[in-house]
Amino acid sequence: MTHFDLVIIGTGSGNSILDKRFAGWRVAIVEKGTFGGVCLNVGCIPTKMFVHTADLASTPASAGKLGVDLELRDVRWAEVRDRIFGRIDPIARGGREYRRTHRDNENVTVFEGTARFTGPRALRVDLADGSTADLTADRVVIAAGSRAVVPDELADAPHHTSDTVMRLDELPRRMTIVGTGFVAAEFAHVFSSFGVDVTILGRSGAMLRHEDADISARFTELARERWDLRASTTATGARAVDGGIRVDLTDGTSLETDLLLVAVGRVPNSDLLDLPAAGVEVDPTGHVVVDDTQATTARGVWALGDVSSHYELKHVANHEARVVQHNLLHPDEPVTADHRFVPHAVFSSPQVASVGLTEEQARAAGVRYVTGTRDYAGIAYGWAMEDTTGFAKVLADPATGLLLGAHIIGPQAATLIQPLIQAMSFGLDARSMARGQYWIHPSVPELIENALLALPLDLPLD
Ligand SMILES: Cc1cc2nc3c(=O)[nH]c(=O)nc-3n(C[C@H](O)[C@H](O)[C@H](O)COP(=O)(O)OP(=O)(O)OC[C@H]3O[C@@H](n4cnc5c(N)ncnc54)[C@H](O)[C@@H]3O)c2cc1C
Ligand SMILES: NC(=O)c1ccc[n+]([C@@H]2O[C@H](COP(=O)([O-])OP(=O)(O)OC[C@H]3O[C@@H](n4cnc5c(N)ncnc54)[C@H](O)[C@@H]3O)[C@@H](O)[C@H]2O)c1
Repeated sequence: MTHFDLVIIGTGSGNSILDKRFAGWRVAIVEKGTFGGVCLNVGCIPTKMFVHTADLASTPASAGKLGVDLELRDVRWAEVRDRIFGRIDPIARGGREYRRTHRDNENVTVFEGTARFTGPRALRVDLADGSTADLTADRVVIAAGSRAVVPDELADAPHHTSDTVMRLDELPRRMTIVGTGFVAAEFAHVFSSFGVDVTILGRSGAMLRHEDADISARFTELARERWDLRASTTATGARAVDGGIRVDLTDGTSLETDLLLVAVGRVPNSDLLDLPAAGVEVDPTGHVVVDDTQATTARGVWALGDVSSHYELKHVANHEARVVQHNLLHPDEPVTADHRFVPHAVFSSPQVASVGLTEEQARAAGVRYVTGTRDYAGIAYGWAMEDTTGFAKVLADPATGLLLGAHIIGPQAATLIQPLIQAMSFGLDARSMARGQYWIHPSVPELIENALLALPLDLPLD
């Protein structure tokens, strides 16, 4: 039994907690998989590197309407894949070596294996070499993340998840994606831009159905033009057949494909941890219950990121890691996590970005709101791009002009939303935001200025 001041489970966002201020602490960090976690190895970073490449590959398809004829001659898949992972894999290896061997980490012991609790702040690690290590600690941070779900009916079928699909040996001719959320929207864009025929299966009738209904409807309409979208037909099973995979569908038919990508959501890794032994409670979806300081229900145990957060977003995990870091270092002056205005973006084509309440949520909550919507087609740079489908929609309190939500679908949505997140975070009202600063003309952010001015506020226009 080895005792530590601090044990951290998971090297994704959990790894960022340690800095020089922990130099005097005896720390253990436990990792069962690839050092660096999901975002670095199989999540945000590689997907966006593929998305950027896909944006380039899909340019010829939209250039013709501007009078420029481009041609996509080839996608050198193996080269794209190796460029991306040739950059990522050394970072994961370097991060592991740094923690294991660098003199900055003389106080840190890396345990490579799967941790589970055996009692309050007591853990057993099943190490990769088959042995076990028993640890106790004054404090434990659970940063164990989440994993992709594969429904029972597809578990035995030949399939990929986001963990594996980015490392294919070669591009398939046809790909069927089960799911209509973030992962489906991003990979459909990536692989179809590279020339793969994409079919998407869903059960909710729409893509990105958690977005504001206007955004989801527009994305679904555009998805239908680009992919074989069957938003109300999903898979009941699948099996290998000569020359491919046969997928049986809920409407009684079947389709043939070359690759099946399952993208139906993620579950927290809390079930691997024997949390009852530690007195750590989980909610009905298996997320670790935390208070606003990220403390769990067990004394001396904190949690952060996907294992406890329903947002399942890296910027949320990073924020929570900073909160936990502070609260470990300054237990008498704890800070709280700020989950008021958590944004997200879907890096598909078109991009989608959102912060705050959707119109449906505002209505359900009974808050008074007005909306302002403006099309890219209504601003000068939108003309330059000949965009006919994108728009920004903002929601505000009509009495104060304070923003309640913002939703954008179209080019650079993930970038365009940032000033709106800033306005909401710092309490800047829509009128002051629109009229209290210059907006570079003719630039894409004029879309935001115009959406803000379209809000029918109770306040007089002066
Ligand atoms: C395809 C994809 C694309 C994404 N794109 C984005 C994006 O663009 N933007 C964004 O904000 N978010 C994105 N996300 C979500 C983002 O990756 C996650 O929210 C984030 O990585 C969660 O970080 P974490 O530290 O909570 O968990 P993780 O990074 O998953 O780290 C947890 C670590 O704990 C280890 N572990 C688990 N259980 C144990 C155990 N019992 N013992 C030892 N080790 C254990 C795991 O092996 C893992 O390495 C994406 C996710 C996916 C799947
Ligand atoms: N850009 C980003 O920030 C980004 C990108 C990728 C992933 N992520 C994170 O990863 C998480 C997982 O993404 P995801 O796309 O797997 O999940 P998701 O929750 O976004 O979408 C899954 C979808 O699959 C549908 N579904 C569930 N079971 C199904 C079935 N049997 N058949 C057909 N459809 C089914 C659900 O209705 C849902 O719409 C997300 O919650 C997100 O936070 C973020």
